[in-house]
Amino acid sequence: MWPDGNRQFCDSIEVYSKMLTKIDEIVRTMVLESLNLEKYMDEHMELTSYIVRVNKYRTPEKDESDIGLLSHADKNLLTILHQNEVEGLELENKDGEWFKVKFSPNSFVVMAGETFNVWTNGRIHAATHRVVLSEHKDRFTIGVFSVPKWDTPVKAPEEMVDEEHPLLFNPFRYGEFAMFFCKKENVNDKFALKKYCGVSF
Ligand SMILES: O=C(O)CCC(=O)C(=O)O
Ligand SMILES: [Fe+2]
Repeated sequence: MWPDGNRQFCDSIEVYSKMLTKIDEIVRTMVLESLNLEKYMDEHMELTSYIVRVNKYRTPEKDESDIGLLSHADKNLLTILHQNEVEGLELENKDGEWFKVKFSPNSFVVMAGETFNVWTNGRIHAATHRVVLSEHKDRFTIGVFSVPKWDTPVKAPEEMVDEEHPLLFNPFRYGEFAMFFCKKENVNDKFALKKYCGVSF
């Protein structure tokens, strides 16, 4: 940091490249290794592209709602988030209660999206989350999102399906799903991929 007043900044290029490296490492160690699916790492990398997004949540005006982002689950594979010191992210637990996520400094938060739920045949949960601005300060986050390539079919590996775990989702293409999800009647759906390609029993 330069000694020039109270300015604080982070070198975003460095953060981006760390996050991009991390996201694949996280897939390998936290998901594939824990499910004995290491042999799918190359296939996973083939399937994946990335989006980097910087979000600014400005301080709400008096009388303005403190909701920065409505409750949703991400649709993609995996999301990692890094924030400035201003908290705001909340997660919903199984009982429908919301709790604040505490980011420790220099840490990332990792969340699975609906596509990871489909790919693991329901084993990895896609967390519902939202942003509530309670600190009366501007909040900044950087998100790196791993997203399936538009035309590559997403299909649970055969190891994820057996008598005890019947196939929950039909294979789908993310590009076609994105067109479905953009429609007014689907955009607020809590679990849009279930509606789109869920197997009905
Ligand atoms: O900025 C955050 O803390 C959350 C962002 C988010 O959930 C999203 O971009 O999908
Ligand atoms: Fe999100």
